[in-house]
Formats: sequence, C-alpha cells, structure tokens
Amino acid sequence: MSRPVIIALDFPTADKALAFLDQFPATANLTVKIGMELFYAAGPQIVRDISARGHAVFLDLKLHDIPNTVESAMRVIGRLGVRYTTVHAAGGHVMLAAAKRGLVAGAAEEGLSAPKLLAITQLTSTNQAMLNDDQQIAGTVQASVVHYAELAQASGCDGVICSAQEITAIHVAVGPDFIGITPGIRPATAAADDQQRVMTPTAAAEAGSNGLVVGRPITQASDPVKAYQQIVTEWSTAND
Ligand SMILES: O=c1ccn([C@@H]2O[C@H](COP(=O)(O)O)[C@@H](O)[C@H]2O)c(=O)[nH]1
Repeated sequence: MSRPVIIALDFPTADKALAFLDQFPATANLTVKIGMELFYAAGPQIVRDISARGHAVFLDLKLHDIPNTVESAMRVIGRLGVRYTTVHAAGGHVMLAAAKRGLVAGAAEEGLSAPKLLAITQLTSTNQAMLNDDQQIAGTVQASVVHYAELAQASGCDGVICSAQEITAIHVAVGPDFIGITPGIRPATAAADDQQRVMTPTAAAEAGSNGLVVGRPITQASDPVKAYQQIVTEWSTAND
C-alpha cells in the first residue's frame, strides 16, 4: 500500500492553486487534496486540470446529508476520476452505505476504478472538551474515533480520516488493511494553528498512519518545495 504525503491545496482560486503547483517539477506526480474552499471557487474543472498535470486528487468535500442526497452527489464525484473522497461517519450507516453505492456507480459509468471512500471520524480540530460539551458525546476522543472506524468499515468504507494519535487503536480494532489517513500533521517546530490533535510525521509513521495530509506547513512555507521534501524525507525515513 502506498503511503502518500498529501498536500492540502487550501487556496481561494484555481490560479493560486495552479501557481503553487508550478513550483514543483512537472514530473513530481504529487497527491493533492482539493477541499471545500478550492472546489467551491473553481468547481470540477480544477479536478480535471490538476489530474491532467499527472497529480492524484483527493477530493475532500466531507459529505453529510440524507442518504439519497449523498448517494446522488457521490455518483457525480465517482465520475471525476479522483483517488480518495470523504463523507462524515456521523451521518450513520445508511448514509455511508449510500455514499459507497453512489461512488461505485458513478465510477462504473465512466469505466473508472471507484475512489477510496474515507469516513471523517472526529475532526482533528476537535479536542476532548469539544467532544463532551459541544457534541454531547461522553467518553474519550479515541473511543469515539474507534467507534466511527468500526461503523465505517461495517458500512463499506475503505478507510477513515483521523488523527495519528488514534491510528494504532483503529488498526487494532478494524485490522491493518483499513486505511487511516491522518491530517493534523505538524513538523516539530511548526505552529498547531487550529489543529488540536497533532503529531509529527515521524510519530505518525511510528503509530502506523497510512498517509499524511499536510496543508499550511507546506503551502505557507517560504520555500514550499523544500518544506514538502523535508516532510517526505522525515516520513520515508520513519517508515523504513
Ligand atoms: O479531521 C480533519 C479532516 C480534514 N482536515 C483537512 O486537512 C487539511 C489540514 O490542513 P493544515 O493546514 O495542515 O492544518 C485541511 O485541508 C483540513 O480541511 C483536517 O485538518 N482534519
């Protein structure tokens, strides 16, 4: 299984996202994440433009709606040729199964492989107090995340999005082949920003993360290519 370092392209326009990518060698074959900001600004064309440059796309729209709506939206996403996409586990097993059905159907219509469906467990910006007080979920963050991983697996998802802090417990609960992609990654000297459950690339590798998502530590670095390469080196070394 490949273990990508996924760059979160959190930019307000297509021009800014493409200019950012222009800094990398044309042969870089990156894996990049298009989230709500860029997709709402630039639409499906930005997925096509970035794919045409040879990069793999993770379309992170975090769907959470009634099952029929999610299934229909996932059918559209399935036609785009992305590698990963996301849905909120909190939508429940009926919605998650509908998401998977839509994704598989949409991809089949275009003769494509279905994207990997990853369920958001607890956002990495959520801490223990927010879980208990805001969401009124009792217990630990880890218990909630593991519960959502089990629900996602039983509902046909391919993996989850979680903090690297929970990845070991997830793999114990649902097995090592269930994908755990981890945002909230910060090199040792980087600011946490709004992230609450962070880990370094080395610690994430040691815990068993299947892939990192990194945004601001790369996109806002004075030398983004160097920042990306440093994280890839740290991650690869720790995975060896
Ligand atoms: O739980 C989650 C789910 C998704 N994200 C996304 O990852 C990146 C992280 O960006 P940073 O700048 O490295 O904090 C961002 O696009 C989020 O939407 C997440 O952080 N946590």
